[in-house]
Amino acid sequence: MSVVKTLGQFIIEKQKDFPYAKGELSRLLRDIGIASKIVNREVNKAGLVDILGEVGTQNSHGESQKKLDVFANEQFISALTVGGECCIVVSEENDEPIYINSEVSPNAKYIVAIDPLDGSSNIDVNVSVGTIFSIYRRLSTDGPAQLKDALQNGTEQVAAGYVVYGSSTMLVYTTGKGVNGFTLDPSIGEFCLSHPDMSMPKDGYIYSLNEGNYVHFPQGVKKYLKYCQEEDASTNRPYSSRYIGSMVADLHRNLLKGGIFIYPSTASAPNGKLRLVYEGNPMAFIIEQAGGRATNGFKRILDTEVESLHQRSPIFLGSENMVLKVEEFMREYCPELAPKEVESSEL
Ligand SMILES: O=P(O)(O)OC[C@H]1O[C@](O)(COP(=O)(O)O)[C@@H](O)[C@@H]1O
Ligand SMILES: [Mg+2]
Ligand SMILES: [Mg+2]
Repeated sequence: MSVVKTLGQFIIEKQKDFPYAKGELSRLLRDIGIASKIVNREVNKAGLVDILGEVGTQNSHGESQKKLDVFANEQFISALTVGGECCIVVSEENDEPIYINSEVSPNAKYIVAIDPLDGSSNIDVNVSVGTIFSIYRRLSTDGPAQLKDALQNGTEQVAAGYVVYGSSTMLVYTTGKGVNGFTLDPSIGEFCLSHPDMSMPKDGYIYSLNEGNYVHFPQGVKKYLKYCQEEDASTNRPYSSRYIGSMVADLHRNLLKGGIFIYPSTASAPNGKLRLVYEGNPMAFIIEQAGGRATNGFKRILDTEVESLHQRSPIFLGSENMVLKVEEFMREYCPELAPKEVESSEL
C-alpha cells in the first residue's frame, strides 16, 4: 500500500528543521496551497466559464491583463489576508505593495511576492501556466511593515515555490533545505508528495529560449545557440529545442530532465523581460536548491541588488554545466554587458 503524505503533513513534519518555528510559515504555505487549488479549479474548466480573454486593463508593465491574471491575483491576496501570516503582498498585477491591515494580522511577519498567473499568453490556448511565489521575513517587527521589507535581495528568501497548472497540477517549493514536489489529487483535494528531494542533472540536452528574438540577442547568446545546434555526438549535440512560453512550465521540465532556460537582455530591453522579485529570485532559489545554477549571464541572480519591486533581470537558469558554458560565451563575446559590479578580472 503506497503511503500518501499531504503537503500539510509534510510542512508540519519539516517544522522540526527550524527550531524557532511557531508554525507561521507552515500556515502561510497552507494559504498559498488553498489559493492554488481555487485557481486550479478555474484553469481546469477555463473554456466553460467566463475566465478566458482580457479584462481591458493593463498592469504596470503595459501588459493587457487577462481575466485569469486578475482572478488568480484576487485569490492569492484574499487567502494571504485571511490567513493572517502575511503583512505585505507584492504582485506582478499591482503597481504598489499591498499592506495587509495590521489589525487583521497584528503579528504577521512575512512578505509574499507573487506572480499570480505566469505564462499569460498561454491561458486562452490551453497550454500549461503557473504561479510563482517568494517569501521573506520582515527586517524588524517594530511598527508597521515598510517598503524596505519588500525590497530584500533574493539571498534573504526564507521560502520560494511555484505551481504548474498542466496535465496534472503540481506545487514545488523550497525553504532552503532542498526542493520537494507535490501533485494535486483532485479526488481528495490535497497536494500529495510525489517528487521528494528533486535534483537537477548537472548536464542537460534541452535549451529553452524564444528564438524568434534571435536578431536582438546578445552575441554571447547567439554563439551559445550555435554551439547547442552544432553536430557533436561526444557531447550529445545538437541539443533539443523546447519552449512553452510559460517560464514555470519550461523550468519545471528542465528541472526534471536537465536543460537551460534563457531570457536574455536585448537591445530594446537591456534588463530582459522577466521580473527579478517574483520570477527571477524565486526560480533561482529553487534551481540552486536543486543543484542547478542561476545567473544573469555573469553573476548570481540571488545577489542582484533589489532596487524596485518590478525591476527586470536577464535570466540564465538551468543545469550547472550548461549555464557555466553560456557564461563563457557571454564573457568572451559581450563582456560590455556585464553588470558594473562584476570585476573586470572576472571577465
Ligand atoms: O512571449 P515571450 O516573449 O517569449 O515571453 C514568454 C515569457 O513571458 C512570461 O509569460 C512572462 O510572465 P507573465 O505571463 O507572468 O507576464 C513568462 O512566463 C514566459 O517565460
Ligand atoms: Mg510571469
Ligand atoms: Mg504573470
